[in-house]
Amino acid sequence: MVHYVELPDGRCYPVVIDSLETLPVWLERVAVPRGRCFLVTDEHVAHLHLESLQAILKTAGWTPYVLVLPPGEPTKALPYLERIYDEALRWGIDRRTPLLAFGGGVIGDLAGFAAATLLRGLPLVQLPTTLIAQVDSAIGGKTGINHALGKNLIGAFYQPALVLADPSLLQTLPEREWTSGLAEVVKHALIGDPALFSLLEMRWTDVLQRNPSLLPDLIARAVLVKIRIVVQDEREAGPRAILNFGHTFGHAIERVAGYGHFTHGEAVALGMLAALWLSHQRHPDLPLTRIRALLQRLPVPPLPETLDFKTLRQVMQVDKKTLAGQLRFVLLRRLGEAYLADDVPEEALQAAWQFACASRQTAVAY
Ligand SMILES: NC(=O)c1ccc[n+]([C@@H]2O[C@H](COP(=O)([O-])OP(=O)(O)OC[C@H]3O[C@@H](n4cnc5c(N)ncnc54)[C@H](O)[C@@H]3O)[C@@H](O)[C@H]2O)c1
Ligand SMILES: O=C(O)C(=O)C[C@@H](O)[C@H](O)[C@H](O)COP(=O)(O)O
Ligand SMILES: [Zn+2]
Repeated sequence: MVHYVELPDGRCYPVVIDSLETLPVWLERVAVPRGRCFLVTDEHVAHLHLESLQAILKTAGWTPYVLVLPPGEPTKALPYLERIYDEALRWGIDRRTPLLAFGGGVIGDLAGFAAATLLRGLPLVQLPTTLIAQVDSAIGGKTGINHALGKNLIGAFYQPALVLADPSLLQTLPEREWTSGLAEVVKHALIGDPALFSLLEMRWTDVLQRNPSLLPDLIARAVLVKIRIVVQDEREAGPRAILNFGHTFGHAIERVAGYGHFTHGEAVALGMLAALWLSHQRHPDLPLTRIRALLQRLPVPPLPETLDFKTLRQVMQVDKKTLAGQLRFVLLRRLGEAYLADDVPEEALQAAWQFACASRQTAVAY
């Protein structure tokens, strides 16, 4: 299955949902010159899947240089970006050397930013291995690293030449990473695909069990929401911001709890509960109970004591959507339709947070 990201200025790249075995064919098609390539991955992915990828590449006449980084959110940081720069430059990349990002959103965002900046731009190939990366982070060109003050504060928009998502790789994901990825799938359903929302409700058991017959379609539907939004507004001048549903709270939660305490998806799941409450205040017809019920199926670990509303509110202020000091929130008008609001009353925020915390405590175990 292939979908194309067609940007208005004519740039275009495929998002392929297929086996990693097809990689060499796709590299030829997108005219990435065969020869040497620079491959960045993390220890977990390397342990499970690097041998197969290297074999595929070598058989097709590629010579990969492999850099394996530690796993997890703390790797999305300046020291590891420097590490990529050092190794790539010492090894002797040139402007035609493709950089292959083989991993989850951490590797994709970090290596993507390295590709954007090394020699002012290397061909970037995203080989996403987590659900989050396959449906969200590998597509659309947001690359970057975290800063002590907040998530993704340093980065660039840089589109890949190719995204190849192999659903079979997701079978080795730990349970927690799987449900974390489902948070962004639910987000895509809420902001842009009510039929996907119904599918998630109806086939939740299959979804949790990663039923291989369901995965390609599930991934494709979520991918299509992302592509549809990104092509309208590559650099988030406006409509793209709706992909940030749940992220104003979510990013602050990740930062305050300490990067890595919550997964990105867990923090976004909590953030979506808060944003749901804010949305329902304005749009009482929104099916709050129904949406909350699906969000409650996403497990979130206990909240640490440091996560008090006052600190969270301070950190939210550095959100990239903030304009002239004014926080902006993505709200739902109805199931499948979201918009950016800049007039959410300050006093509503604490109540929204309380709603999120209370919803988590009454979450349904599965
Ligand atoms: N650029 C974007 O548009 C965008 C969108 C969404 C999220 N993000 C970013 O993505 C990051 C979260 O991504 P993530 O959840 O993929 O995190 P991650 O990259 O840390 O991966 C999660 C864990 O799964 C492991 N893993 C990866 N693939 C595996 C596999 N196939 N089998 C077993 N284990 C595997 C990793 O080693 C890691 O331990 C955050 O930094 C978030 O900000 C970016
Ligand atoms: O692609 C986008 O645009 C998104 O907002 C997708 C988000 O899921 C993702 O977490 C993104 O990294 C957030 O970007 P940021 O600009 O808010 O840091
Ligand atoms: Zn996200």
